[in-house]
Amino acid sequence: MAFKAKKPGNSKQQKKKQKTQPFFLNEKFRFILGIFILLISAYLLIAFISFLFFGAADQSKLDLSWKELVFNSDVKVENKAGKTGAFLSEKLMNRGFGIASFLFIYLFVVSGFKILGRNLVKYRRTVIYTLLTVIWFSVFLGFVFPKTSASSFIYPGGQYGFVLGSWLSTLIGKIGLLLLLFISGLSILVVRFEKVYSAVKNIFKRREKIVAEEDSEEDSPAEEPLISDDSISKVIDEEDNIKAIFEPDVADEEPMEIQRAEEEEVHQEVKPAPEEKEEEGLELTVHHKKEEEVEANFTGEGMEDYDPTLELSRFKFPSLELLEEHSSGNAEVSNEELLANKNKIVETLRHYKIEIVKIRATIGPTITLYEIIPAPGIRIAKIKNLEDDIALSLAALGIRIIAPIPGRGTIGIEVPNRKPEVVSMRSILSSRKFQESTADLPIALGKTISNETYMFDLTKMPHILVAGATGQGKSVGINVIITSLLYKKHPSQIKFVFIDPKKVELNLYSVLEKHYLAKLPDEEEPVITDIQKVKNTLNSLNVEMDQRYDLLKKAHARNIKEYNKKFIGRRLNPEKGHRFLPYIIVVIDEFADLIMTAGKEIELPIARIAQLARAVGIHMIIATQRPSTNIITGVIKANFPARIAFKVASMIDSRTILDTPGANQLIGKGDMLIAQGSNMTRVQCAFIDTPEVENICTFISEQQGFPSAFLLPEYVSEDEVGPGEVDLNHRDELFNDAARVVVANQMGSTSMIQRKFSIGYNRAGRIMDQLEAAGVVGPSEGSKARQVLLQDEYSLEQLLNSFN
Ligand SMILES: Nc1ncnc2c1ncn2[C@@H]1O[C@H](COP(=O)(O)OP(=O)(O)OP(=O)(O)O)[C@@H](O)[C@H]1O
Repeated sequence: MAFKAKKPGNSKQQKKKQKTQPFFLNEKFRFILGIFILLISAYLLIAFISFLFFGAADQSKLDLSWKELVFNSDVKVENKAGKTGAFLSEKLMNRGFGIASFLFIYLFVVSGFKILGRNLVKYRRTVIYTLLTVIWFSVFLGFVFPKTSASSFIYPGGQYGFVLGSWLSTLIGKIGLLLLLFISGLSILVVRFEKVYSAVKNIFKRREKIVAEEDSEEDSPAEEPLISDDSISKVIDEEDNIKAIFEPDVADEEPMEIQRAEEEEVHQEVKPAPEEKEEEGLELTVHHKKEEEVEANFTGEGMEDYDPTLELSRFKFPSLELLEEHSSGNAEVSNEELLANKNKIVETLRHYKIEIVKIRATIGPTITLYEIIPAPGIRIAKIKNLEDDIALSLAALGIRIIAPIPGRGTIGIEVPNRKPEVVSMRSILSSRKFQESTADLPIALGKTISNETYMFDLTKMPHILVAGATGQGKSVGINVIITSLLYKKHPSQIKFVFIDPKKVELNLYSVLEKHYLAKLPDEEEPVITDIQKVKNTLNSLNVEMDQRYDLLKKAHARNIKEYNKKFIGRRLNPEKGHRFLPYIIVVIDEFADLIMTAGKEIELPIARIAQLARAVGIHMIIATQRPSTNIITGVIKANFPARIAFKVASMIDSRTILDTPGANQLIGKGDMLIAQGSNMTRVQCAFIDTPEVENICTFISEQQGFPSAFLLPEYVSEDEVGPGEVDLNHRDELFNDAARVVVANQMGSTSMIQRKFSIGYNRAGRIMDQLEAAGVVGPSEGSKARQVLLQDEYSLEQLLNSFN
């Protein structure tokens, strides 16, 4: 498959754009202006410093009228920057903001460099803080030195500082002013410099700790017990209960163990890659170390590492507060329920002459697993055959028998709980496992039977097929996957391509366009719904994949991780086309609809991505309601080793997805089986409601984003080009330029147009057809270049004018 593509924007167009720019945006003008401002800063510096030394001598001259000062050449000043320097210093320092006026020079320097295209600092922030600092200092100095000494000519706080200080001190008194200066000074420092903030906080924390230690010494000289009284009593309680149930006074001789595993939750906000760990940090603070912006251009060794998050360095990750608890009230499995189930299992098995040595229960959020060890000599297949009978006698739908449980040597019977527990997304994201995960694309999906958070790294899967009958939790599952990534990954690190022919499920992510989405250039809708655009996007992803492989090859990197590491370490030159590569996650909902309408045209690019894209960081998640073999074909199956099945209608459907039965016995509402190769895990999917997803999306979209979505390479499909009629009213925007090139070179070659304008073959071919229709070139002559029908530029310009 040959993919022709180009990155948006070519040099010619850029040049054209530059030509139409207003003069003040012109690069040369900016260069001159930048240098001019830098020279002014140098001049002001000389003037100010001279003013400090010679200001006294110049005072009498500065009292003259400005006409005399300017035009009378007998009037001479000592200031090394001349009369203008002396005048400006007097106005800015004595009549302005005093010594703090030196900071204006800093602003000039920063502005000069910014105009020259070098961002030394974050500009807007710096301007605001510097102006605030100027005002603060002038008031402070005005307050400390209210009057200058008789011998001094300088007002340290300047006139403004003095006036403002005097006014404030009459308003709130001297002590009030002092306090105001203290708090405003501290605020500027704390907000401006993260380090000051941490230092101040540490002082308080240390103080708190000392007080706490002193208190605890006074209160309890003995060592603190590791377990609180509360928890001890809980343990004893449980033990009592267990004994109460399984004392053999009822009809059960077999002992049973109960495992109520509960995973420890860390009640702490997610902190993706924090620079400094805080003990109690409740708020989501993503601290990116740089105060100053780093030049993003490659300059090789010795430079600070490239930081992809820098462009949105103030981006805040959504906090867990945006998620609901979803507590389902009294969802505990009661001891009566456990005992009743156990007795029924034992009775049923006994009825079929199957004796049990031991039985053990593990309580999960929606099901309880009863593990039994049958007496020696009992055949496992016999128990498996009794699946339906046991289900009937337990009067519960969806019993699944796992005989034997791999690696355990026991037989498992999964029985749904009477009152299932809703696993909230919040509990999953606040789990230690998720928070401390160092996976590249961490996804927390739900809880396993033993109440552990089930997590995986998408880069290892590397693509997922999600299937399940309608209403069983598929959409929620996809939202859980997407949300996990949104809580851990910065917008610069991952990009989503959302394909949703049904137009409803994924549309709520469209507000993330400028943060997390990738799309084709010129495409309006960020979530793709139109079938033709789906084809173009998938093919464009193939092009992106090929381009990424080329970059990896040039960088001698085996995969995206190695490549990005080299790029971050500034070992790859952006001028040679290298760029930081975000992971791309393609989410396709209602895959069946696509295959039904577009068949192979969709299947082939998907299969190609699935086969090859792992190393270059493109991962796919495809979901379908209809797990039939004409949808989930052999090609798709072979390339999606990781599959998630929600409840399906029949055993055949389960086999289509997982290659084994089981998914038909699930109980719905997010109950799922996850197959990774031969490994199969039953997991209760976390629950996240649509309003929660909306909250997260709003939180993100309200923050500053990139100027546009991440642009995929342009792809124009063959059928859009179509050889039929050419409509000269809709000429390509490169039509005129291409015609000029063809006439100037007297050569009608498509590949020449392609090369000159760095465009794809299809587009160049389309332009050539238009040139033919316009009479610039003759018809195609096979592999030979076309004949050029216009001999000179004059006749061409006449022709072009006739179109306007
Ligand atoms: N993990 C879960 N925990 C609890 N309830 C859930 C869970 N997942 C889904 N549900 C319940 O099932 C309902 C349907 O879920 P969902 O919309 O995800 O189904 P679906 O399979 O995507 O359906 P469709 O294919 O028709 O879009 C939800 O509204 C919710 O009430």
